[in-house]
Amino acid sequence: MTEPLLTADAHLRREGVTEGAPRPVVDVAVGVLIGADGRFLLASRPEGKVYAGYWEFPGGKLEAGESVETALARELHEELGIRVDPAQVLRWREQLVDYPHALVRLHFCKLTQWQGELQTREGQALAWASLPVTVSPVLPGAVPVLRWLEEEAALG
Ligand SMILES: Nc1nc2c([nH]c(=O)n2[C@H]2C[C@H](O)[C@@H](COP(=O)(O)OP(=O)(O)OP(=O)(O)O)O2)c(=O)[nH]1
Repeated sequence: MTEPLLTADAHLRREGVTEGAPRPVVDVAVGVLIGADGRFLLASRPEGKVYAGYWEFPGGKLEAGESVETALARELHEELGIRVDPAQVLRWREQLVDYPHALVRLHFCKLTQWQGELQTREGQALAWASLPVTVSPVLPGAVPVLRWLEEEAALG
């Protein structure tokens, strides 16, 4: 099944990109960490990254040869200092997002178990959030997750 395509910031001109040229897809593993009280973890993107200061779910790009699960465990350790067993990573949804800087395929995973205390190893801010979220701005590619969480909450 082809995942839906979300076009972010379509009004921005893509510098140096020829319209119609095929773009490589960058795979990204993203963790929706859900605490015992049902809140979920959001992190602000650190300085120096595209969309710095925007709120997102923690995660990052897959490295060569990695699965989504192992990439997510590595990223969560690098960013937050927690240990995650790849076997506890539950694949949830996929979303393609067409940004001016890259075409990314987001592999959203749910996680309810991890070891260790959260640390902010990359200078990012963290927030345990519930719906509706009060932090802003939210990264365009993270917005659909809020809708999916809302839909799930409505189903009970
Ligand atoms: N982590 C994360 N990335 C997201 C989300 N939504 C979304 O569109 N993205 C996009 C933004 C980036 O284009 C890409 C993630 O790339 P990144 O630059 O944060 O990844 P990374 O940590 O591996 O970065 P680096 O090592 O290259 O600095 O995915 C989200 O909720 N969480």
